[in-house]
Amino acid sequence: MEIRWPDIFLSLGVLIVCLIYYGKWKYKYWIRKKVPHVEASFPMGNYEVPWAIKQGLHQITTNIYNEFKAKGYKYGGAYSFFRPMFIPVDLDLVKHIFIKDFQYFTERGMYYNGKADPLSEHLFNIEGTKWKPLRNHISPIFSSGKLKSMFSTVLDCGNDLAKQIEKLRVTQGYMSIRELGAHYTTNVIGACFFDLKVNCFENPTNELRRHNRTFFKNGIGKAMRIFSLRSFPSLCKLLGVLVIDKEITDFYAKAMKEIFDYRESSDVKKKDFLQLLIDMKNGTNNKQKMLTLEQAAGQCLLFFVAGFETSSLAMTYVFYEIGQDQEMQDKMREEVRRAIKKHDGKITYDAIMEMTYMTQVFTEALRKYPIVPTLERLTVKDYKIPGEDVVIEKGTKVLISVQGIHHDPDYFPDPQKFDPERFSPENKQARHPCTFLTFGEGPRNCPGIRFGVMQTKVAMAIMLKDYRYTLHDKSFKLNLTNKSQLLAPDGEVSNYLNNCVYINIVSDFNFLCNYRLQFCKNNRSDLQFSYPSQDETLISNSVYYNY
Ligand code: HEM
Repeated sequence: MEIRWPDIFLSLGVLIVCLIYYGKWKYKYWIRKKVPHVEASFPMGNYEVPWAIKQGLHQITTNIYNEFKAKGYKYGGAYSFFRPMFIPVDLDLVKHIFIKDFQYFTERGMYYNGKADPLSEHLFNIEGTKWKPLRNHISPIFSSGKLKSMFSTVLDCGNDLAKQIEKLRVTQGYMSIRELGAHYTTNVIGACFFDLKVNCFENPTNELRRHNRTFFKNGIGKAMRIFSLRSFPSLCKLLGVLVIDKEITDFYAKAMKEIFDYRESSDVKKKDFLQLLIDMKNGTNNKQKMLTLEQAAGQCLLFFVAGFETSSLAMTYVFYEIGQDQEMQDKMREEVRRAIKKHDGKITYDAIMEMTYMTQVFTEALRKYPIVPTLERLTVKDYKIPGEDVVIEKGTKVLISVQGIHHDPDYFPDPQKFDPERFSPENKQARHPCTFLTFGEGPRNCPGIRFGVMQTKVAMAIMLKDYRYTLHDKSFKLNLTNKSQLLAPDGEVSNYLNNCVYINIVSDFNFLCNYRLQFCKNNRSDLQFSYPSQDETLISNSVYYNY
């Protein structure tokens, strides 16, 4: 057949003109709805092409929030490609969306593909009707009783952390706090939820750790995929586009099958997460049969990735800040030592709960560095904004700028300042409840909050009671990446050693040790320790370690 180039060019030209007109019509959506908005440009709307990201979804959403706020708008609209995005600014409206009118916003509108990519069908991604029963079954795993029963396991992992710190102190004198934190939290999640001894300290490149790292790895390919999944979810579903790398899916599916088989074939019966998943898979122990093997493996993957990276980033930000403020660090250390002393020299669950100043520091770190900087909801039925004539249509994506709210001087004056007093009981009480959104809000918030806080506080108590940390390079400035789904230190996530806060370790038996915190060269921030005599370390360990 003869190729008629003029016809092809003509058809293409018509297609492009139609697309431009379609885009222009689409970009009038918020005008038609009489909603204030930011001007969009063809074809990306207000966001960026995935291969040339300068600011990323989070920073752009924060900029839009700031623009609306400055103009006194309570909300406004934007576009990602041709898709309208609704951005609330007013905190009462945010509260309606998260809590009071949750029934209109039960989903995040995340892409998943149960057929091609069964592990993507997990609690975080699934839609409201599937989500509710699963969440109801999973939530009790985080009850106070369960947390207390997991505490000794967390402490065992803390014991391994203490040994690793001492080893690093003696051998190199510094460490990457993010790497150390990720090893520790992977060990904790493995032990508490999957009855696994992961041993990341002894074997830092084990398969689980390697795949978990890859999960958060950035790159153009991944950016393009996320862009496609967000912009054309139906087409992606049709084409069987994968959310999770096949290698990771295969690893988790195989590993989890082995773990399930082992537990099912043994006589061991524990009341833990693993057993809960087995019961939901088999319909045993009065549980409805509601998960396939792959879906159960998907929940395992979610627990690992939701639990380890968030908490290790939290540790990174805390130590970056207290590495620069020795007074604050001393105050935390004193509190830790006081609580341990009160509890017969032991780190107990109650001792950890009593470390309230530490909680303030931790919370302020998560205020200044919100690990999930944008929260998402999907409008599942038409929603009339209270007191206004505007209706947010079913299918509209809602983006809540956590970063914008956390850095809004109306709620947090001098937002760049790190000030744990912002979270004193009185100051907390005086603020709107939706000003702190690091763990999300409402029925679809993070169920792992208390566990995440507990594992991080145990690590911090263990790290602070005997050691002091200072920045290696005082001029180091922590750069954050806009390209990751999480707010993370800039650099290649797969190579933690090149982009993380490094900390130097100083044994600190009697508060009088010299310390120096140095950041490593090449954009590394390290906490560094100074070296006490061997005797001091031994005495220190024998006084405070109770394992
Ligand atoms: C510092 C630690 C953590 C932070 C900052 C964090 C943050 C978040 C955020 C922002 C969300 C979304 C909430 C929303 O949309 O309203 C979320 C959801 C979730 N998180 Fe966490 N998280 C942390 C630790 C954990 C841990 C330790 C686990 C489990 C072991 C966990 C499991 C989950 C799950 C399962 C969801 C999905 C909930 C649902 O859709 O029903 N998280 N987390």
